[in-house]
Amino acid sequence: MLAAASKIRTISGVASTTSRAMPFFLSTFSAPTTAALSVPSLCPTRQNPSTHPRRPLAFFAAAAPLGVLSPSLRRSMASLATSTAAAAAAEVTHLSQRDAAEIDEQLMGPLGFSVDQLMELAGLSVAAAVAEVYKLSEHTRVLIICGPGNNGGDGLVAARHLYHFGYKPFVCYPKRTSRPLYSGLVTQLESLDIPFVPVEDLFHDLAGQFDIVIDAMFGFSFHGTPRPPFDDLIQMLVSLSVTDDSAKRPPIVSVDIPSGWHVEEGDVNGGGIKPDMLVSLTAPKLCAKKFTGPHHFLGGRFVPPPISTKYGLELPPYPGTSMCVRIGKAPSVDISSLRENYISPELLENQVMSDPFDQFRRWFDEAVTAGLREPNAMALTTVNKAGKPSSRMVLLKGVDRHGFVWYTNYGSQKAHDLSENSNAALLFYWNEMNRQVRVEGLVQKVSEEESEKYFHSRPRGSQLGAIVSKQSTVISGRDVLQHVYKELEEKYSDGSFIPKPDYWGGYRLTPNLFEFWQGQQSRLHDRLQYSQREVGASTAWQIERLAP
Ligand SMILES: NC(=O)C1=CN([C@@H]2O[C@H](COP(=O)(O)OP(=O)(O)OC[C@H]3O[C@@H](n4cnc5c(N)ncnc54)[C@H](O)[C@@H]3O)[C@@H](O)[C@H]2O)[C@@H](O)CC1
Ligand SMILES: [K+]
Repeated sequence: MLAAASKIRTISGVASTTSRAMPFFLSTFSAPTTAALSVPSLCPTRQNPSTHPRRPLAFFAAAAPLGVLSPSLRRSMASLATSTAAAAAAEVTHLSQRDAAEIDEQLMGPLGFSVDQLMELAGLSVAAAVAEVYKLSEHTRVLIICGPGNNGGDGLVAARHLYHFGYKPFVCYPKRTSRPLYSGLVTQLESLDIPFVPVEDLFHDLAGQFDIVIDAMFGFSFHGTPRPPFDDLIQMLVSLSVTDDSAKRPPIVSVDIPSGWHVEEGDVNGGGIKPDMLVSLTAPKLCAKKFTGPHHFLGGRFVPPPISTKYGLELPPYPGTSMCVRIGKAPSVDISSLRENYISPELLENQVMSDPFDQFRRWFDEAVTAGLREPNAMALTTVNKAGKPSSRMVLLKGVDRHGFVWYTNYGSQKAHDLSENSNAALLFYWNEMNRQVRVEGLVQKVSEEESEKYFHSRPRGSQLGAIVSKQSTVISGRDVLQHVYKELEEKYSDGSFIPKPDYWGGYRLTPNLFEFWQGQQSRLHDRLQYSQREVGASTAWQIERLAP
């Protein structure tokens, strides 16, 4: 048993502040606001796991002022990170009970951690993992059953974070200790008006009262058989998992160890809790090998190299700024069942700007402020003279009342299509905000002068890249590009002027149609279309609502 009481307590902040630079210039409009947001991300990014994450997705903090929830960001980004992690985590180290306790002692001894620091990070990981799997829109009421030791402390911390994420936590904490760490955690929960539920109240309609049950009763210091009242509480969770239809009962999430399981052998007699989700902390314990539920996560992103080296820890890397990472395969998904129930502010005719460029700019600014990754990414669809369409993503590099500008290789397929048919369509999809903008119009090349100016504003590496790539032509391998790139790098190593190749430049789409789409509940989406109409000698924009 670990002497938690003797350890020093200092709560460490875990928020990180990040600012994003404006991704492109807008020629007429002023530069959009730079988002400077701080929240430890729940949402894994597409970045390679690194201790220096490049692009945090600080969506929660940013979305609130816009009144837009992010039901899909966590899921979509999570699934990407999930597959990366699943591949990376083929072999994960599992700790014995003794090693787990020893690591705990080293962290809080020579490695300088305090118990409340580790508990804060552990509890945050649990809350982050729960939020990643169980969406707030479907799971609101969370019961956290806390035991007498640090596992229970993790539960108290998780309750607080879940409250701040928007969940409604209830805590059952039957064996309180008077130690300041724990009484402080209780006071924090009381200040949030989080109800403490007596054990007796739980034996009546547990499934009807809660949407998630978190088992934070015992962790790696558990021995023997559970004593009251935890014996009954564990039995209650056992009955919950075996007797009820899984679709109708709250999922059970175990913190570090399914309570009552042998820390190394697992559910020895087969009559223990069968959690739907396990959040292993620091590293999975041996019993986690016996976990068969659909969601296994790792949390506790604080393991320093001396521990990893000493114990030869093989652990999946944490994606981006995430506090948790999935271990093993994600459960398979029925694609036809994937659907979001969008919750958005209404998009009404009398609220939108009369000019679609202004409306675009308003939404674009909001996408930037919300910290979306590459809000200037747009799908460009071109059509050749035979009527064959093709689409690809490009980056918007400027927009004003003359149109939407992007740059490319004039030998590419899109350029070929555009030379035959100047009609094209752009599509912006800001998934996290349930928004889409369609823009259609005619395309022409920007002036050489404009292309020159933009070309020389790019980093030198991108300038060389534009010269190297004869876009859309078949090449024998990647080395072809690397070889030419290297040659050019040497040629221009003195920092001299890199001339823009003739075959590289910009296009401008001048819109004749815009459509602003805002996803709404029950598929009753808002669609406002702006089309051009003749008014005397000039044209004006007419706004019409389209059926979703
Ligand atoms: N690196 C780490 O080691 C970290 C550990 N953390 C958490 O700390 C846990 C370990 O905490 P502790 O060592 O405090 O131990 P536990 O929380 O596993 O349990 C210890 C408590 O349970 C009681 N207990 C043990 N067996 C019992 C039984 N049969 N019936 C009734 N009561 C019993 C003990 O008297 C003690 O009060 C981990 O599993 C994890 O959840 C995290 O807070 C932070 C990081
Ligand atoms: K537990």
